[in-house]
Amino acid sequence: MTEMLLTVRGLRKSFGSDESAVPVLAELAFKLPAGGSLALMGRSGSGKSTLLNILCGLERPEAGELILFGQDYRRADWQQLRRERIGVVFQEANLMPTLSLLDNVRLRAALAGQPQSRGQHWLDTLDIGELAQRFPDQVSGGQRQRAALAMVFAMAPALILADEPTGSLDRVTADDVADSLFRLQAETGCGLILATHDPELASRCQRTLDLAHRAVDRDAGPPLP
Ligand SMILES: Nc1ncnc2c1ncn2[C@@H]1O[C@H](COP(=O)(O)OP(=O)(O)OP(=O)(O)O)[C@@H](O)[C@H]1O
Repeated sequence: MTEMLLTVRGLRKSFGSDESAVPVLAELAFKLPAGGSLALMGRSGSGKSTLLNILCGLERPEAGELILFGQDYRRADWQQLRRERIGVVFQEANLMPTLSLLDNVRLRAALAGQPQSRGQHWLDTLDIGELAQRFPDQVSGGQRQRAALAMVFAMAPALILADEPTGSLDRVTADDVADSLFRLQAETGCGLILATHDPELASRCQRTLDLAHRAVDRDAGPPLP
């Protein structure tokens, strides 16, 4: 039987309270097998980032089932999961500005209990090995995003959550960074959930979950009687 990294059923999330509550995610259901990849699509405000936040424990759903690595989310040690098993990649690389690229990767590996000695290997793998001693503000946006990927893969995660990981890059650089992400995901066998507006990027995932039709059109007001 295929091992499931993640099983979601009947997931609901609203913001606000009582009558002013605005539903963002409603009755969401999907599964992610080990090593699988899933693209989250949908127009702005459809809940892609909210879902990613729930999947790394930064938001709590108000109802539904979420089984991650075989464990109910209510019993999960989310800090430990984010440190050791769930790698998060944002649109803008989240690097420590006072550390070199190499030290950023080493620190991330150390926090995850992985060997720091592989830091240079991960920078080489992401084709930025020669920039190891530079600081984040001394490299380009694409190079910073490569460093962010090096950090994430250095922690040997079981699951990567990526929120518009190429959204701030030009097309050519975005394609290069995406190539690296998908190549390393396949090589390491981790799962990937990726939120994007880019159909080309989404098509590189095994499956797509379109949140658009689930989003509540808040301009439309309450349903007519
Ligand atoms: N903490 C919060 N409090 C109140 N409303 C929120 C909060 N976080 C998100 N929302 C609302 O929930 C909806 C979904 O937001 P979310 O950021 O998940 O959408 P998205 O699909 O990622 O959008 P985008 O593509 O623009 O990044 C939006 O209407 C947003 O305003």
